[in-house]
Amino acid sequence: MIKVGIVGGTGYTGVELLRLLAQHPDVEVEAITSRSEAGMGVSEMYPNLRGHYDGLAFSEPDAERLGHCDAVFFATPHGVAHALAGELLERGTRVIDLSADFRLRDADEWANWYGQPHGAPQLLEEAIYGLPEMHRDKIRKARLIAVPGCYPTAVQLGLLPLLEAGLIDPSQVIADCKSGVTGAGRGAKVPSLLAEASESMKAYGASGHRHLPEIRQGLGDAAKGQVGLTFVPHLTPMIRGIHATLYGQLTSEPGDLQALFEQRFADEPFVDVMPAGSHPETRSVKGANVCRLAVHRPGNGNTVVVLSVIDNLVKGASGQAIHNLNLMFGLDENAGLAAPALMP
Ligand SMILES: NC(=O)C1=CN([C@@H]2O[C@H](COP(=O)(O)OP(=O)(O)OC[C@H]3O[C@@H](n4cnc5c(N)ncnc54)[C@H](OP(=O)(O)O)[C@@H]3O)[C@@H](O)[C@H]2O)C=CC1
Ligand SMILES: CC(=O)N[C@@H](CCC(=O)OP(=O)(O)O)C(=O)O
Repeated sequence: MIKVGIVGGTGYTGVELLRLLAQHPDVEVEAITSRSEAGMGVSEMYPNLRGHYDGLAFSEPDAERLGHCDAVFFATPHGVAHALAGELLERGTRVIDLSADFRLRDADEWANWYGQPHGAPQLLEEAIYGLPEMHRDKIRKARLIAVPGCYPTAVQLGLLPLLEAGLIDPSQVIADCKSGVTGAGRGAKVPSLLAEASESMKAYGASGHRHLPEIRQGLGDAAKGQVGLTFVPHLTPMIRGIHATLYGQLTSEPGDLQALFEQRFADEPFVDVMPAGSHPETRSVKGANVCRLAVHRPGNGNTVVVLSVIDNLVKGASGQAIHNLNLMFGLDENAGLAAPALMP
């Protein structure tokens, strides 16, 4: 059994790791941290886990204890993994970070967007961006994984086939994205209150969101050049889910776009290209580690529209983190991740 630790076990991505790992045949959760709930039993806080983790309790983050694990997930706010990852790697523990701490290759750019100095620039060179559909081989050999953000996962998967094939103008890409409120984490915040978030919808970060440089970096790798991206996120009254509507301008006659998408993801266990003409729904991925895509070319014109949906807590965070773990330890890629979505 592979022994794992989770730092930040009381948050939404932490509990989602626990839910998914409960069905993982090769993994055992050895340690789980929370500073505010140290001492409390996991299933006392999360009754859905009763019977799965009896005897496991939250404890203070402790590098010594975490260092006995084969891998540690960080499901913590930005900056926490900076402080602990180096020590864990020295102890031989692999690190899978769900926060943005190691996602941007440039420490100065990270500092500009996250409003604090980068706490571990010396680790950036070895950090691998954990989008398996782009970096599977590097992930297999990695010691330190930066799990992509939720919006960046939905946007990159939808645009990769077009940019890799050079079919759209890289200077004019638009990503219009909607997220459920769990994207903002479990901490109490006024915009997440029922009376604020329900029966209403709003854009935010329109003039610059911290996922912009991350998405631009990934799309730039796919396009092998700079990408001009307009990214506007919205908060929508749902609990889980991201819906990305992506627009690109065709530069030449593209051939069969449906076939392009189907071929690009033919061997990908967690990307589902839907039949031509489809409109994927966020509820069709709820609780599942899958991205569903549909490609459209309205009126056979110059604009291609891609629809991309994920569950922000699964393919957008904890499921993708476990997919990375499976690759790093040579396990079946599907282990712990095979369950279909919850409908309705
Ligand atoms: N929610 C989502 O949809 C997604 C989230 N992410 C990223 O994953 C990370 C976790 O997100 P989420 O689960 O939503 O966050 P939450 O706010 O819900 O939970 C954060 C967790 O981190 C712990 N924590 C907070 N500060 C520290 C600290 N200084 N040291 C150790 N532990 C700390 C908290 O417990 P305690 O304070 O008790 O120690 C809590 O368990 C974030 O970086 C987020 O941006 C990524 C993709 C999607
Ligand atoms: C709805 C909402 O607030 N979403 C968050 C993004 C989700 C998230 O946690 O971001 P990471 O994937 O980078 O960790 C936001 O816009 O900041």
